[in-house]
Amino acid sequence: MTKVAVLGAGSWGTALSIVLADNGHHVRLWTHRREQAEAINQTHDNTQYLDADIPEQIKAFYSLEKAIEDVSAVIIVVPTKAIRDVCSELDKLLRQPVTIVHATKGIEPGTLKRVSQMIDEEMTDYNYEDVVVLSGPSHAEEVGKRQPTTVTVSSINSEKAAFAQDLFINESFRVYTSNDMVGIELGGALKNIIALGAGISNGLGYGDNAKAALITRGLAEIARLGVSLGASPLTFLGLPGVGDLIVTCTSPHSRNWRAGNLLGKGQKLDEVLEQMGMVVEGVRTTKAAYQLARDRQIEMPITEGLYAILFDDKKPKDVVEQLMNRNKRDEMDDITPFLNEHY
Ligand SMILES: NC(=O)C1=CN([C@@H]2O[C@H](COP(=O)(O)OP(=O)(O)OC[C@H]3O[C@@H](n4cnc5c(N)ncnc54)[C@H](OP(=O)(O)O)[C@@H]3O)[C@@H](O)[C@H]2O)C=CC1
Ligand SMILES: O=C(CO)COP(=O)(O)O
Repeated sequence: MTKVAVLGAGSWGTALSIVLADNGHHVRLWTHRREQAEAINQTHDNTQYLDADIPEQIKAFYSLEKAIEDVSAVIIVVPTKAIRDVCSELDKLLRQPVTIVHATKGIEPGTLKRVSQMIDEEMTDYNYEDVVVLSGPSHAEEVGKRQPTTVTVSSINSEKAAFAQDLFINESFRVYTSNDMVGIELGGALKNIIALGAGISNGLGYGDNAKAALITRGLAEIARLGVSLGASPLTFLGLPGVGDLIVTCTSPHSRNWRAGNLLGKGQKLDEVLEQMGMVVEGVRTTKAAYQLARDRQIEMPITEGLYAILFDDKKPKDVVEQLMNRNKRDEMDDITPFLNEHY
């Protein structure tokens, strides 16, 4: 059995800790709030974030130094905006070699870096090739109830990916491997933009036709940007691509969908984020993807529309009208060039 530290005691960190505890591992769940660590250890729940019983073998820690002492694996599950701070602290305190797995879905605005690249920059002895990403259609609410869930792990170092697969896999949590780390990270991050859009569409009163359109045309633009950044197009047909798009664009569990729904109903972004109480990664990722698309001259009309709603105060209805009235085109126009390039 492996000693594992999970950094980040939000909904996803708690759910992943439950998977690890079910597999017999000794789990230390680290939080940066002392009172939360004490409450988890006393009550064995974390109701602010997840409606689930927390098994006894999960111990919550406030001291990062104690949480990572002697562990063989560190699972990083804080929001993208906290990755640098947590990793630079981790770098100072870590005394033994570990496998680092991250399950965070975002791209950093400004630097336009993926999470594995941010970890690489903050940690002296770990470069992005050693880091493993875990991603896929996996709402914490269902994982915490041990409902069937499938995810993918990926690393440039295939031994590390196989280690992570063994660490997490069980009868209700099936873990695949992939060698396309870039695609896996981008799929997980970029789907949050489209999920915001699907929520907005619902808030505006639109139905399943609009949702299906957002998922499929969203997939096309995610794949376009992803391929331009070195991902395989096939990855976007897998769990961390279309799989995660479906789950986040169709489920009220999704924080991004819920935030979008409130925006579609006319609330302001600040009010929405205040009442969510959990991270809505799609907001910052929209900023990053918008910049990436501009820099690389990739057409991403849905992302541009989301950017206009979130940061330029454009009305959601006007954005829908604009998207529906773009120039006529062949559906495959923007898909065939990269397929031809790859096959
Ligand atoms: N929830 C889900 O179903 C899934 C989430 N993810 C991804 O996992 C990541 C985390 O999301 P999720 O668990 O939902 O987020 P939550 O908002 O539920 O929890 C975030 C946690 O991180 C903590 N945190 C924030 N900043 C820091 C910091 N500087 N140092 C230490 N801890 C910090 C928060 O603490 P505090 O309580 O003080 O705010 C909170 O405990 C995101 O990238 C998300 O996209 C991926 C798959 C599924
Ligand atoms: O990534 C997720 C499910 O796979 C969770 O999405 P939300 O952050 O929108 O809840």
